[in-house]
Amino acid sequence: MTNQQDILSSVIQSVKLDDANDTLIILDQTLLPNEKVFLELKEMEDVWDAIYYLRVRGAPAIGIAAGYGVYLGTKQSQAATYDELYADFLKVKEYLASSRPTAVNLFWALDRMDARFKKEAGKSVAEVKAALHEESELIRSEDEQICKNIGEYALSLLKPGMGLLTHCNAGTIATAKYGTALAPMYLGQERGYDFKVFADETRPLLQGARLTAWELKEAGVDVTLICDNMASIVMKEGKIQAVLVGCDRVAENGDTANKIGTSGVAILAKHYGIPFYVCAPLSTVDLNTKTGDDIHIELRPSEEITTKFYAKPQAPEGVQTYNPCFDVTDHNMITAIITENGIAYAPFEESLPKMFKNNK
Ligand SMILES: CSC[C@@H](O)[C@@H](O)C(=O)COP(=O)(O)O
Repeated sequence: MTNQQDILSSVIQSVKLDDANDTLIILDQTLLPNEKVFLELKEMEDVWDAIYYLRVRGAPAIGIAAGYGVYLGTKQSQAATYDELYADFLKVKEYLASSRPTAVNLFWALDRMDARFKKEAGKSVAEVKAALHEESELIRSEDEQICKNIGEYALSLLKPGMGLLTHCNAGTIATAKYGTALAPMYLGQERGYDFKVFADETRPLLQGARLTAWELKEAGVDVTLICDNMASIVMKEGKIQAVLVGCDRVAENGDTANKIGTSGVAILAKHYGIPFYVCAPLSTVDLNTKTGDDIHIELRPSEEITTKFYAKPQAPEGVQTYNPCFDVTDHNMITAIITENGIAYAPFEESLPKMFKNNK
């Protein structure tokens, strides 16, 4: 326990509201690590674009952006009564819900804003707008403590000096702060755990290379970037003692959707006898989705595979592509699901609902 300090105290906030100007400020994650550009979003269309084009990404950050987006969109309504405002609110909600299908945090945040709207029944238009503002801010601020709790629970499963593998980016910029899968790495760094982190580059959009390697390196964490197809060799060579990943939706039986390639990593981990941990805020656990078969997997444009991030195309023009953005890791591959309220083990259909019961 050396170096007790908040290494993220000066971290960039990737999604925040500029209260004075009612503007959503997001760090454009598509430009990292080369440029740190902040975008100022005022219109709900800008928020939709930012989510769809992955300028803001990662399940919790998408939820936070959606909460702010629904507030900003509704605020512009000229409605004179509560009912008229609700009609406008529902249009904004439906519109933002169409931006990305897999991360359940998007829908969770929109439903939470809806519940708050209904709680304000009978109030004036101005009061309801103020309540939406407050709720969107709560979604962001609560996420910080949620991620820290996940980090503490995850850290309790790890030992100093371990080699850790992660896929995609479940880090501080994918959340309000700390991240989910990266939270124990930051807390471990503060406490002298000396983890050796291996980051899969995460094709096709390189969230591991551009974002995870970048943010861990900035924080001084020992991080080594590998190509996705190198995960097997680093496991075989004994460099990895645990795999930690984030998630976009966890079904009731524990099946977990996360960035494409995650299920392959889980299968490899099982083969080599390495624990595979999913770090999941309860906003990502969807008990209404029974199994992974019920999860809608987003398909994305082919240029993400063929041309994006390359100076020249790296595939023949017009070649057919298949670009599923996420895959589902079977619950049998998962050692534990780490939430802010505790660690869930199989059978997940029994342990996951109990995590919600711990909610105050
Ligand atoms: C804490 S973020 C968890 C997940 O959202 C993350 O691992 C992931 O798959 C993100 O995918 P992306 O397409 O970049 O939004």
